[in-house]
Amino acid sequence: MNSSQHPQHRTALSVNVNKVALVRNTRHLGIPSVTRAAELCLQAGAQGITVHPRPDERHIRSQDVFELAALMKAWPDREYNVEGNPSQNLMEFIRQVRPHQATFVPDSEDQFTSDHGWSFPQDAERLAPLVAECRSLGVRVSLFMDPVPGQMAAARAVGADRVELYTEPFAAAWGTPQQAAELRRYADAAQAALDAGLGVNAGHDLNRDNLAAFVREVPGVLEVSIGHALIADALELGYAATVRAYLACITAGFGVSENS
Ligand SMILES: CC(=O)[C@@H](O)[C@H](O)COP(=O)(O)O
Ligand SMILES: NCC(=O)COP(=O)(O)O
Repeated sequence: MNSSQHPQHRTALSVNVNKVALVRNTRHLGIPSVTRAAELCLQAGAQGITVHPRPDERHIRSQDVFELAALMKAWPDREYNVEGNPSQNLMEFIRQVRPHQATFVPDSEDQFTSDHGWSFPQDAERLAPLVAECRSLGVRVSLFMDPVPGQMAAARAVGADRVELYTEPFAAAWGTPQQAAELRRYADAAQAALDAGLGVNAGHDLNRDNLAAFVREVPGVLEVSIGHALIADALELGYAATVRAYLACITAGFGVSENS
């Protein structure tokens, strides 16, 4: 099964604006503006905005999380996704902001960037009550996961609505002899998630080169969250042209399959 066999389903693009905040934080001038960046991306057609407010506030700060929440109220058909470790600062944001989606990520306090997903059964007992609290607040929960089919039923068992497949290994294999095998690995993991009753998101190092193939070959991808490459592209192309280029990649992925 691949995306081209499900023309009614299309992957949403959630723009991660962490890196806009990273540049902003190098001065005390408030530029570039994180909310303005988000607004321009939404105007260009992005279906959502993602932030990952790390405890050290190296990029997204508390105030950004709240200002973006206020902005998103003016875009009721778009989604706000807040990522983080629920054992650190994430739950307080979720309680106060109630975004559409909370993505639980098992990062340490000082982690350079996300580099692995949750592990079951080890993490189950800790996560289950936090997942339940989010859901009681009306917040969908997605768990950041490595592409391991055997882990998906356990993710469902702790009450998650979705998983976000950690795509850095796929991105690293792009253009190498491992590319096809990596795509199959993610397709198998996504299928296992779907079979377990989970929705499938994906993110980390997705870009304009690898995105179309990913959404074409990996079944049922509901959302991709993309930050680093997209914001880098926006420095050259501008937010609007960049968002349109990524949406075109998704559209291309939902075009005629190379196999059909
Ligand atoms: C969960 C995930 O993959 C993203 O949060 C990504 O790690 C972005 O975080 P940084 O922008 O801090 O690298
Ligand atoms: N959840 C992944 C994300 O939000 C963005 O990751 P990246 O594109 O900055 O690697």
